[in-house]
Amino acid sequence: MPEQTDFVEIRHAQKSFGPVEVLKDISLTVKRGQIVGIIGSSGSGKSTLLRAINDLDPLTSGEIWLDGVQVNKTLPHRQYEKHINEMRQQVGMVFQHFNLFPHMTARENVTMAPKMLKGLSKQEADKLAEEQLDKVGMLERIDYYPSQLSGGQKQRVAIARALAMKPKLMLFDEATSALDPELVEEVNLVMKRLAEEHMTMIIVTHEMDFAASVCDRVLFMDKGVVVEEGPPEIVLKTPAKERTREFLRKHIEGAK
Ligand SMILES: Nc1ncnc2c1ncn2[C@@H]1O[C@H](COP(=O)(O)OP(=O)(O)OP(=O)(O)O)[C@@H](O)[C@H]1O
Repeated sequence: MPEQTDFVEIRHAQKSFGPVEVLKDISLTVKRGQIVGIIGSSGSGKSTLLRAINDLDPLTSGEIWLDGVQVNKTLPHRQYEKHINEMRQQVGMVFQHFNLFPHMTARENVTMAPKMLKGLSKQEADKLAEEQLDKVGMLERIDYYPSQLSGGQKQRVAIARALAMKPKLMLFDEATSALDPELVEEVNLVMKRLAEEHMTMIIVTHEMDFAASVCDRVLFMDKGVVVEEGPPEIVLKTPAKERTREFLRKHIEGAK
């Protein structure tokens, strides 16, 4: 097992969109190699929290740290751009709707960032694309365009694209929600394999069984608050409504 150090730290994250507070004082640490699942009702703030980690949705207040460096630093514009590009290169993100470039083949989707941002030669980038697409079982379709791929295949290419930057952390935002049920498993298998390789991952998902099978810890979110956090076998066994009720009861008692 890799050394267990605090690797991602979210300190008192608070986020408002106008008058609406969508994240309310969330703190969380993820150790290197840990897999944390985030589960919660629609609109509870899961995506916003995930996007805050690489400052795509900047927090209103609070701090995000990755491997000992503060991500959401206040810096003069140019310095911030340089800093955030460096930070984002260390974080792979996979979205619900794949976000592949439609006019590029799988190979080109995977090689674009390593060529542009890391200066890899065509030969080096091609080798990398072959490795990463092989890892997700997509080598045979390396020269296919996204329109020629199924949803599950597109998502596997999207994962290969994120992995090609050799990230320290992978964020998955409902990576299987847009897929037909029969295509979910092939993407889950890729994520399970990454888990076996001890990739640090934060996974927003609606799939309780999947979370239970891969996550070391699960957070249950409701209305911008982490209602419960712990091992999946504990967090996932209580029905959502009961958890929310229990949380509110504790808060009301605490306020008395
Ligand atoms: N850019 C934005 N501007 C205004 N409000 C926003 C914005 N992004 C998100 N919100 C609001 O913030 C709240 C939390 O949204 P978020 O997408 O984080 O929830 P979620 O838990 O990921 O939901 P879902 O499971 O439906 O994806 C919602 O009420 C949403 O409408």
